[in-house]
Amino acid sequence: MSATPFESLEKTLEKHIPPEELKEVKRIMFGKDTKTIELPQCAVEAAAERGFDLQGSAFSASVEQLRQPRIVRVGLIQNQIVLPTDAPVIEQITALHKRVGEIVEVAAMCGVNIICFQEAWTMPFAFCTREKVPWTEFAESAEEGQTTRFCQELARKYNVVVVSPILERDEVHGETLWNTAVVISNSGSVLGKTRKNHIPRVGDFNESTYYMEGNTGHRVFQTQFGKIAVNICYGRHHPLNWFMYSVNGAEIIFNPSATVGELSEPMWPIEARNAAIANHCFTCAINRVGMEHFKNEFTSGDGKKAHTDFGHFYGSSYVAAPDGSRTPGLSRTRDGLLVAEMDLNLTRQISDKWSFKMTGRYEMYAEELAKVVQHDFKANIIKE
Ligand SMILES: NC(=O)NCCC(=O)O
Repeated sequence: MSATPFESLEKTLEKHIPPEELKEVKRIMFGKDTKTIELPQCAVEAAAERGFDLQGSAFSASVEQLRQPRIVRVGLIQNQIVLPTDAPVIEQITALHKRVGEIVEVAAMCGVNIICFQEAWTMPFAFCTREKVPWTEFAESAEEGQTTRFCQELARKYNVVVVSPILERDEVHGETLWNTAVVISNSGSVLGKTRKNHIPRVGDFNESTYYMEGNTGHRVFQTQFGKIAVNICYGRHHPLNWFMYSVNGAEIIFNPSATVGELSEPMWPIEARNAAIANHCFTCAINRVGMEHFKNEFTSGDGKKAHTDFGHFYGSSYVAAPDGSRTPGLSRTRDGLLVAEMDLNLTRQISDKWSFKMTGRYEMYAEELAKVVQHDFKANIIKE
């Protein structure tokens, strides 16, 4: 890393490209411009005082004759861990509750309806270590754990739907651990939970040591503000995963993540955005920020020297729309709240324009895939 941290791609483009060319560069790279939304002064001041970035963008949609606009504001929170990774477990959890709680308060000032936190937000991303202790102690009940109770209070207090991705301990099924997002309705009740379907086995992401592949399928949650789904982190590399949430009717798919620069940063701006385009829905990609250091060295069988950190979590959270436009990303280095306003009517408008679902030929793929998964499948290659 250079002495001046590389804050974001957008800031660098703005600094170096002349304004008339910048417009074209942005149009081609980011799609139709999003509007900056004016956020209340009290929110701007609170964010500055509390040391996090606050950004607001709005997507545009056409006015329809027969339907009223369905305007929703979503909030994406990215943050560093607060305490060192060897602080007592309960202190780490409480400190993160406090930090995220103060950001949620600002989101409420900005009129956010649905808020989503980063993957495993109550803990350091310790899955690189392969050590069980104390990390499994961060796992909690999705229905009754202290984090869910904390989120229920936030939901009731601010009339906001909360998407809370945690490490789940499932006592009913032999203490199985899962990587789970709990969805809490704005009424404060737990609407349900959805589990990470695909587990990384790449670099230091040794997550299969800790929890199992999710068994909740591709459920979608009908909230007062729209139909939402959660595709957790590594699931964003799987186009069929996004697709199935969308087939079940998701209008907004959240992608709470934890990923590092060296591994995935060039893929990050493409994957969630492409999913929004391909599935006629909004997608919200959230990544944590900062470096997390662990007491003991670890290796991951990839030839790298033993090390005590994961590398740099690069933040850059953003929202993408079905028309291919996207918001500017949050910073690569700082805590932040991204507020994005969208009219959910845009999903049908773009579907009517591009018709990817209508032209999808799913029966053809269903038939072919049914053959592909057979153990005696033979690839359809014609040879001379
Ligand atoms: N948390 C997680 O699944 N990370 C995997 C790495 C990546 O998908 O970029």
